[in-house]
Amino acid sequence: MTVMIDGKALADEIVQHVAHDVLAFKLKHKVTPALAVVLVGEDPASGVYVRNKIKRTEQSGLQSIAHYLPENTTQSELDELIDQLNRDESVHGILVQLPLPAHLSEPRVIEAITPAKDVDGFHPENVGKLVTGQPVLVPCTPLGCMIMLKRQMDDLSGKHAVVIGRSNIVGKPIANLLLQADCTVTLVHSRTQNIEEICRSADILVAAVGQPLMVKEHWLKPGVVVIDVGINQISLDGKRKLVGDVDFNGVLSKTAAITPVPGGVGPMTIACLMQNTLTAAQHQLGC
Ligand SMILES: Nc1nc(=O)c2c([nH]1)NC[C@@H]1CN(c3ccc(C(=O)N[C@@H](CCC(=O)O)C(=O)O)cc3)C=[N+]21
Repeated sequence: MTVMIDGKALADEIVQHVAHDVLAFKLKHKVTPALAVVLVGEDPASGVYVRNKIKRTEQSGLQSIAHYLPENTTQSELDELIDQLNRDESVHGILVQLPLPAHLSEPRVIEAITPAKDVDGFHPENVGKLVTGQPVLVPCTPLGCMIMLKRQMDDLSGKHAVVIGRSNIVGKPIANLLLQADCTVTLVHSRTQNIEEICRSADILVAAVGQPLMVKEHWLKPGVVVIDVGINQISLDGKRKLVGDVDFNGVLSKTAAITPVPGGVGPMTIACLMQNTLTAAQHQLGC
């Protein structure tokens, strides 16, 4: 029998903890930690994400400030807003929703956010801290994955962790966190040869590619723990359905534990964003 790792329940728990700490923070500083979210244009996939985020912000007792900008926003207009949020002492965290429209530069935006308010942990300074083992603001999805793994496994030390996908926002930071937890880490991607064979030697498999149902039963070693980061919309029998990068129903005979989609990594990402906002506020007020 495989264990279903309940990301929703764990996220509820984390948000409760954050809410408790936010209350203490407010009493001490007479300040409410605030998260500014910047959305440029209309990304259909961001709807659910933004709604969940607002709900969780309220549950945490944090203040949420949304900036909705039109699709045709220029780079200098966006730079101007970020600069203003950087200087605004009442704003503790800044998140610019990715992906941005093609005419805007993501690296430039990521570097424009002051590292102390970078709740995504995407700024090169925060990436450097993560890689050298002095993490402060850790990317939310990777952080959520590690919390789920540590809940599930007594000891990660020496385990072979295979990460599929090499993005800056998921694959690379997760690989670094697994390394810090003393795993032996292999990062595989679209150009990797013998990808299935490498995956079959994994004790921990993290799938973060954005390929619906890519990981099949014969890719897995019996007893593997699977973290499915993929959130893919597919249409099944004329209906829209959300699936991960792993063929969930097909692999259950092999897994010791697995995260479902939805209800796995997604809710944990948002819970970690709340934690990061509080962490950022604590650092800014020197505690
Ligand atoms: N700067 C930036 N930081 C991000 O962290 C970021 C981003 N941009 N752009 C978009 C992606 C996507 N993302 C999700 C987080 C939670 C759910 C989530 O809560 N999903 C639920 C609900 C799914 C549903 O019901 O549709 C679940 O998986 O159970 C989904 C997607 C964060 N992202």
